[in-house]
Amino acid sequence: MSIHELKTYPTVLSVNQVSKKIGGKLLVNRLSFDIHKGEIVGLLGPNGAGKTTTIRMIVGLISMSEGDIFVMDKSIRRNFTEAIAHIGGIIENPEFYRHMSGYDNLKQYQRMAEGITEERIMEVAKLVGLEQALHKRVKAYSLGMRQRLGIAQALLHRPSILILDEPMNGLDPAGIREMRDYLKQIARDEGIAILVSSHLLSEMELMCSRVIVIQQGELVTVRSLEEHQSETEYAKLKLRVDDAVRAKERLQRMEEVIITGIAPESKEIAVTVRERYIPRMVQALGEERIGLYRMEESRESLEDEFLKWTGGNYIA
Ligand SMILES: Nc1ncnc2c1ncn2[C@@H]1O[C@H](COP(=O)(O)OP(=O)(O)OP(=O)(O)O)[C@@H](O)[C@H]1O
Repeated sequence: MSIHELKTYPTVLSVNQVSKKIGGKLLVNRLSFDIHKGEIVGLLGPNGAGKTTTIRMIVGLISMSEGDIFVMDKSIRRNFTEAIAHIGGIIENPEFYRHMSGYDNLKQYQRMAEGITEERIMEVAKLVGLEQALHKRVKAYSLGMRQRLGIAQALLHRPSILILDEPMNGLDPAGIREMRDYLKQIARDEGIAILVSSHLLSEMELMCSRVIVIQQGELVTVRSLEEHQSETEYAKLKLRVDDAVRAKERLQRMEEVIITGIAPESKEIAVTVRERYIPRMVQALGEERIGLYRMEESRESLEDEFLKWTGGNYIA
């Protein structure tokens, strides 16, 4: 989904200048962001950044000190019940009757809520890949299966947004991969938004269309990962040539090449160039009989950027 497309999607969640103060300590400070239908968004930040506090406010587990949160245009402050009805959330590890089957647990939930059909139970079980194991007792489930049963339960009432706090915690690599695939499928098939908190940037990169980075309760940046990917089409290169001055003269005549530095003594020149123009650039140097001895890439990854945003407070 491109950024342009995103703008046409309705806003499902709007966090508006939200702050949380506990005992004189500001845990979240004037945080604002929007989430649209169908996108998976990562709430990313180092330990203690305020992710859980933010999520607990969104699902209505704790109050806000300032600001407001809107879910499908309903204010959590003014229309709490209506707003919360649009949310499916798993904050702490979901509790289940372990001696009962996954199916019986979902039936138990069905009895407490209104309008959940038998078809819906089977539909959500399928969505999270538990159809085969649905009649097994929960105590025989792996952690990943229990997490997915939690997601199935959270989806039963057809929420507009699914909110998950560190859903990959404790899962092994295969479980993480499964969870990622199911979440992508849920966003697509149910057409809902998903907000996932994590301190694992690498995980978010594989799953999210955007990441919201917070640090010490404040918004650091909101990044579209597609935007990042298109940026990485540009390569930052350091070339070692036999004549850096002549190389510069030739390359600055090429529109596709931006010269970012030159060190004539060490015969080096730094350029930024669209990846697909690299062969043309090398050819141009050859035509001028400028010898190219080495070409090194210095590409900034999202991880490098994250370290820059959070002042190195990234440990995953
Ligand atoms: N009830 C509370 N009273 C006082 N301080 C709190 C309370 N809850 C959380 N904090 C503090 O607020 C800060 C943010 O905590 P929070 O749990 O939201 O961060 P987080 O980003 O979810 O971190 P983690 O990844 O470690 O869970 C931390 O410094 C934490 O110690």
